[in-house]
Amino acid sequence: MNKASIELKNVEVVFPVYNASTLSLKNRVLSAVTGGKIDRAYDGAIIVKGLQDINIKIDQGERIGLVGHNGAGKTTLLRILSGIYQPTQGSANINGDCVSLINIGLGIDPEATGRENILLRAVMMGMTPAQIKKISHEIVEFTGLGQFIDLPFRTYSTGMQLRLAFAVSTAVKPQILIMDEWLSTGDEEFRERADQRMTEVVSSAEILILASHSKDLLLSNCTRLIWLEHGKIRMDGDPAEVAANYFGH
Ligand SMILES: Nc1ncnc2c1ncn2[C@@H]1O[C@H](COP(=O)(O)OP(=O)(O)OP(=O)(O)O)[C@@H](O)[C@H]1O
Repeated sequence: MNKASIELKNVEVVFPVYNASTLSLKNRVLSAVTGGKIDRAYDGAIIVKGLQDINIKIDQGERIGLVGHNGAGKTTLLRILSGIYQPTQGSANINGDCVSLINIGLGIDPEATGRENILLRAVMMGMTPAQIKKISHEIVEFTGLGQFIDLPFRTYSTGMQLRLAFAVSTAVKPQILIMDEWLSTGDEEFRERADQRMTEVVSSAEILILASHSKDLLLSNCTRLIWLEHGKIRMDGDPAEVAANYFGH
């Protein structure tokens, strides 16, 4: 298996915004703390630059924390890294299998049973039938849902739904792991097991990308911090140094 690595070169992501053509852009000074850069395209349409001039090289073993105010571009960057978005300019080279724990409930079919949802998700994650067979029993056990596993997902309580989504999403140990916030779900009994499982998945990943607003979480998990501001990299380097500048203490 090849080593995991990521290289983004001059990445830009632009969102066209429809029905906003009356917006006055006379004053282009960015006074707001939040958001990407609002601009006009060549044809006069309004666009939001979610990311601009992003150059990042990430090697095996790195644990990257992403910080930035609301709208700074963290989610957009995580989506580029997970292959959900393609850059509108520049290139994104992502080597290694990648699992994103953003929106773990996405893709779950409420009409299907818990067991069927496990299969659906496993297929979506690109697993082979042999791999699915191997891990599905373990996932069922981990959820602790008992006979509910064969009832439709829509009949589950919120906590039960989270148990299922969490168990499925963390069942594989990817080379590249992408997360926003630390997943911690369920009641006390489940949370303990969930935390242990998260620690295992995180420590076995060759590359971790974690977007968070929690200084403690970032400092205890990351070897490098990237600070995004208005869609650009403001600072990239030592966690303590970047955190001191971003959090201001
Ligand atoms: N689908 C979209 N259409 C238009 N603009 C978008 C879209 N998605 C993101 N943006 C814009 O891109 C910029 C970056 O958004 P993004 O969601 O990446 O920020 P973020 O750092 O994750 O913010 P938060 O901390 O609030 O989640 C924002 O200005 C946002 O308005």
